[in-house]
Amino acid sequence: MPIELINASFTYPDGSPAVESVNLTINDGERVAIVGQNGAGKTTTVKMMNGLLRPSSGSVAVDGVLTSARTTAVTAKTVGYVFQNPDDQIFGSTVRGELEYMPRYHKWDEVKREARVARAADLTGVAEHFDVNPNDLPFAIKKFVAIGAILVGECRYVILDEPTAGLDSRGLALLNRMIDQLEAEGISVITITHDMRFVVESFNRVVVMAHRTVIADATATEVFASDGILKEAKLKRPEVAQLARDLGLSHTALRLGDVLPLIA
Ligand SMILES: Nc1ncnc2c1ncn2[C@@H]1O[C@H](COP(=O)(O)OP(=O)(O)OP(=O)(O)O)[C@@H](O)[C@H]1O
Repeated sequence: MPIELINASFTYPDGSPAVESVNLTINDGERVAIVGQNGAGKTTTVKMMNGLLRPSSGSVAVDGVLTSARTTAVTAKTVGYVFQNPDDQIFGSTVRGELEYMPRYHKWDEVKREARVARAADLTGVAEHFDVNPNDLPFAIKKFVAIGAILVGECRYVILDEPTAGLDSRGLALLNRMIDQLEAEGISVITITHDMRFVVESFNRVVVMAHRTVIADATATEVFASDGILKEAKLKRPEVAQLARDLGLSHTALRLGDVLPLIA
């Protein structure tokens, strides 16, 4: 069952409209990147998906149930949201404590708790830091702790807000391995990102937001082939894709792997 936004709009209490008439369906097991300039409405849109915000008008449904009819805690069991800044999310005094927070809150038995914590730690590579205070860890590892704390739960959709910010190539490889693993388990991954290289390397479906709404929902190839979409959303092609165009090699190549055969 999908997440379905129908004409979903959101206005903050101070009267600022943040999202206007978004229509979007995310299906089970999909990988979706949401891109667009600062202030385009991406974070507000995903917060509506997991019930942190409820639409001011229109509707948001998860598995056919309106988020407005559920508490945030219930919607968040199905749709997990990892904050952009781990410091906004993490409050445990050890990594283990952070990962065990949700199982203890839901009073899971020890066997289930241990199994879910071990799985989340394995996916995010944080087991070796179990006894460390998250605040003493480098930012990149803290990000994985924040992801792990959400993956402990049994959500079927995971939203990652700017996951590549602050990651080195090792962190990026770990992130991609984790996303592949989640996909293999049938869990949807929805990512907000400004990192166009990450988009083309790791996502096929791309939702483009500009001026508070969705202006395109297409494959990465279609989005990055369209000067109109890129201009309206003020987005840049990944360097490799732009170079392939400039050299007259291809209008659709996005990754190094697409371009190399053309010059071999
Ligand atoms: N708490 C808030 N109160 C009032 N206005 C807000 C609040 N949060 C966001 N906004 C406004 O809503 C609009 C959309 O913001 P949102 O954070 O959803 O965009 P975004 O695309 O996620 O941007 P970014 O890439 O910077 O995270 C912006 O104009 C922003 O200033």
